[in-house]
Amino acid sequence: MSNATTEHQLRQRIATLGQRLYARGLSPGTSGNISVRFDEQRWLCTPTNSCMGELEPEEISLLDWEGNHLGGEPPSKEYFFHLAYYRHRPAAQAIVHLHSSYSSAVACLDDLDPHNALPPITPYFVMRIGNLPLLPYRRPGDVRLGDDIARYAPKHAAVLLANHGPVVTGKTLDATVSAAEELEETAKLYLLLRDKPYRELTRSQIEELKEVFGAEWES
Ligand SMILES: O=C(CO)COP(=O)(O)O
Ligand SMILES: [Zn+2]
Repeated sequence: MSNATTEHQLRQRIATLGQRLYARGLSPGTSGNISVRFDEQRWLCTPTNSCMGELEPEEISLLDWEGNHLGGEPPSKEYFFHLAYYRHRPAAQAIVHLHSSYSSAVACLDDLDPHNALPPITPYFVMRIGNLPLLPYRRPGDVRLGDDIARYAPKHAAVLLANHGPVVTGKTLDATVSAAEELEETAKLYLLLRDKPYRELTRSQIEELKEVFGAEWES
């Protein structure tokens, strides 16, 4: 995140984007969490048990890169998997975890390809998310989720937690929220199409997205 962005501006932006996700019904109740890199020493993460629609900027937790809590309210119980993603994916500037309905419904299907929980049906899914691995079920707050994420982080901008929900990273906080929304729409389309003879993007259509937009997809 640019040094031109102050800590206060970042806190406000997290709260604004939290409101947007909550208003769209993508983080019901107190589910989900958002984090963003601040500087070489610190990062921000939404507090545990907070409602994304009612975040107070100054209550958002400040942590160091060892996971120590420096300020604000106590962080999300999933702070350690955010930390694992940042450690193993230097390009990730922000992380959004949601319990959004359609992505979470897909995460409960029992016939998924664990390497690609969703097929390449739309260009924006391929461009913003890429191959989406399904990680094994763990209870929320289980520290083994950090090890699971560490394994996939270098090659995957997003992962789907089985019977739980998506974790999405991106190059900016705004881009990460947009990508999470895009993932939710693709999951919705997939569930609408699943019992119909739908078309996936072809290999050459995916190659074109890789060339023109730098999409990362392994067929
Ligand atoms: O989504 C959640 C757990 O997976 C919400 O947990 P927190 O309220 O601790 O962030
Ligand atoms: Zn969760």
